[in-house]
Amino acid sequence: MLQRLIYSSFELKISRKNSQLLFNIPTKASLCQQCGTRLYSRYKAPVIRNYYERNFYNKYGTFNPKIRWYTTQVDADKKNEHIGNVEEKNEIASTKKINVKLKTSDLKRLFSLAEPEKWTLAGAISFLVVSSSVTMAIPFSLGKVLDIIYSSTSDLGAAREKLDTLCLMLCGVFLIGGLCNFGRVYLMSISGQRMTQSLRKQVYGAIMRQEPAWFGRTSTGELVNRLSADTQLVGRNLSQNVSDGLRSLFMVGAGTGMMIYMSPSLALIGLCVVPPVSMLAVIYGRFVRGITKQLQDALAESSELAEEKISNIKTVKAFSKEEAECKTYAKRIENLLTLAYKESLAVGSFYGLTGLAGNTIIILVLYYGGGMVATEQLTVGNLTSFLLYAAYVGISIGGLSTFYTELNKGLGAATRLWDIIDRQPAIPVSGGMKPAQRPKGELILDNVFFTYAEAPLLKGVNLHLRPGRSIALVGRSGCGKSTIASLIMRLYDPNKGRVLLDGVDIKDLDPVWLRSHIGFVSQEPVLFSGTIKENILYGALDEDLDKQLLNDINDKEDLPWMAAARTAHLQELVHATSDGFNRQVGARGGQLSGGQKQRVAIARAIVKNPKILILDEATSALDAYSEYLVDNALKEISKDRTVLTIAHRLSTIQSADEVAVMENGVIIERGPYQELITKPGGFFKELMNHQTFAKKSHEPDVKQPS
Ligand SMILES: Nc1ncnc2c1ncn2[C@@H]1O[C@H](COP(=O)(O)OP(=O)(O)OP(=O)(O)O)[C@@H](O)[C@H]1O
Repeated sequence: MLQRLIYSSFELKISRKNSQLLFNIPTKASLCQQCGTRLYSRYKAPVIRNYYERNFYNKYGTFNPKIRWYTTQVDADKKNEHIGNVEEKNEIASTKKINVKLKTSDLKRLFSLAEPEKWTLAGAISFLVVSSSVTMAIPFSLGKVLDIIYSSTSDLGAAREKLDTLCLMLCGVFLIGGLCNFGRVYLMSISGQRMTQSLRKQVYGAIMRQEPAWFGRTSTGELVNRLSADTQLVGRNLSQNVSDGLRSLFMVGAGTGMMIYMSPSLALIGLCVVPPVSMLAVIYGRFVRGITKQLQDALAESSELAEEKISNIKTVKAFSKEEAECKTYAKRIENLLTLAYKESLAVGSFYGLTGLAGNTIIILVLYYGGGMVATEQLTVGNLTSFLLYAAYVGISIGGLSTFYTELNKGLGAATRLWDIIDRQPAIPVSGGMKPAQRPKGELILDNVFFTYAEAPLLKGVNLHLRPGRSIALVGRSGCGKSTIASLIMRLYDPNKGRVLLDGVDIKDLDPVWLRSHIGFVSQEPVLFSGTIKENILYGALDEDLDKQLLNDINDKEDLPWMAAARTAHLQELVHATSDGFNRQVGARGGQLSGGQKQRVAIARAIVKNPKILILDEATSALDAYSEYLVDNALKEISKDRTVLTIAHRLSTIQSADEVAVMENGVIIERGPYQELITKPGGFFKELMNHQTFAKKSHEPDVKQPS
């Protein structure tokens, strides 16, 4: 039903402005403020509710352009406005649909994860058979002991002897059972850990392969949750749960067999409880599977919130939002609690009912069995053994239902992981042409169109970057300058048009090869925790990395990474502490200043000696000395390379060979600075008059045409 709802629903595109209005729409049915269509947030459908809550949350956080509202009644005329990107919608439908039926193909795939561990698991299962057999021998032996005691009142000595032999044998058997139990648990546990580990590697690899646009649609918190909690759940399921399940299965089988062997008629009474309990277990298992998926979703959303706020704690504190954040978090986990209540109710009811069924059986067996002992159809020892077997079978049926429930949980988690593992990235990680020569560095953007979410951003950009020349890209904030940089690096593909490197469409080139010839310094460079040296070497090509690390031992001075550090004017930073290049930069480079981070990022960008440089200039003002150092570094690295600078500083704009001006998704003017600034009625001239460009104290004011 839920699936039908998703597919029959339509996606409403909401502009940034409209979304603000819609955030405040509270519950079940509301009118779209754009066209008056009735919208259903469908509180009963968890998929829809997730989106509703995510939207609501976004009111406080960053804007997510992929907001979806679902509606079941759409005015035919306005239908087109409501149908979004079909591919995206299908992706959401497949990842979020809740399928509560156990599919054989899913089960097969789940168990195929255990394939590499088959020998360890086989060992564990052998131990399991021995230890379970020993356990199942207990009721029988107890019955025998009782019968010896009851039947040998005349010959106490012989009875004593029999008892001694039996107990001695049992001691040996129990010792073996104990050892086997240890072996079973140990082997299952280590293979579970190994399966979790290998699953984590697979999922992490799949996450790394995805294109940046996918990360815009998937929250980091959710991914971290998949990587940590879901993988563990699946690993545990395939080891511990399977082991416990097999043990229960074995005990149900052996116990039932023994019950029938001791008294078939009494066994019939005892086993009448199995069919209803099994049915109950199936229904309960399905319910738990559905609720587990919802719980995992809710957990992922709360992790997303926590992750974002904890990692930006300075901003939270700067606005004194600690209390507010606690409240938002508490609200977010409320949903978690509601689901947990539902689960607890189901668990309580299930175990209450199965317990009651078990107790009823014991009473029935006692009642009928007692009668049979009185009429000497059954010995006291046999009745005792029978009762114990019945109890074991009861407990093991409980164990089987726990196994089924856990299996459902594991399968729920596994399907989420498969969604990630199976996803083919829209932009491949590698593959394609790898020209033998270094590129000349000629870049052409040929009639490029690009859209992030709904409104088109680039509407036919034409730009020519000549080899060895620099171009400064200017335009209003948010006009799409950084997006052009992303398209050149093939982080996104244009919706229409081509990006050519030396005349070849970059879609035909191997992305690894392409990026190995592009150096990029972003507006707010991100460093990773580790040393300065490690951060610089992060930019080195894999094949050079080994050489550089190897050389490091022999010849310290001649290394490309040290040359890159010198060019980026890092000496002052390196000599400031005794750690030198081994100075730690802290998480995200938090222990360095803005200018220092930028210079490390510059060194990282040039260590591979790229032919093309893309410099997304920082808008934040650096102090005069840092700016001087960064400027010098940039001038030095720009020599003999094709340089695209997303320019915010007057000095950069003036020193570039050419200036390209963007407006309304196209390049509207281009030419040398002097030509553009003196062009009567020119957009660039207008822009320079109205926009405040950061300029150094010693720089002249923008020249006004006479
Ligand atoms: N990943 C994304 N998903 C959706 N929209 C995005 C994404 N990145 C950027 N945008 C939007 O695209 C537009 C262009 O962004 P871009 O960063 O290219 O602008 P810019 O010209 O470089 O801006 P600035 O000069 O302020 O850095 C902005 O409106 C921005 O909100």
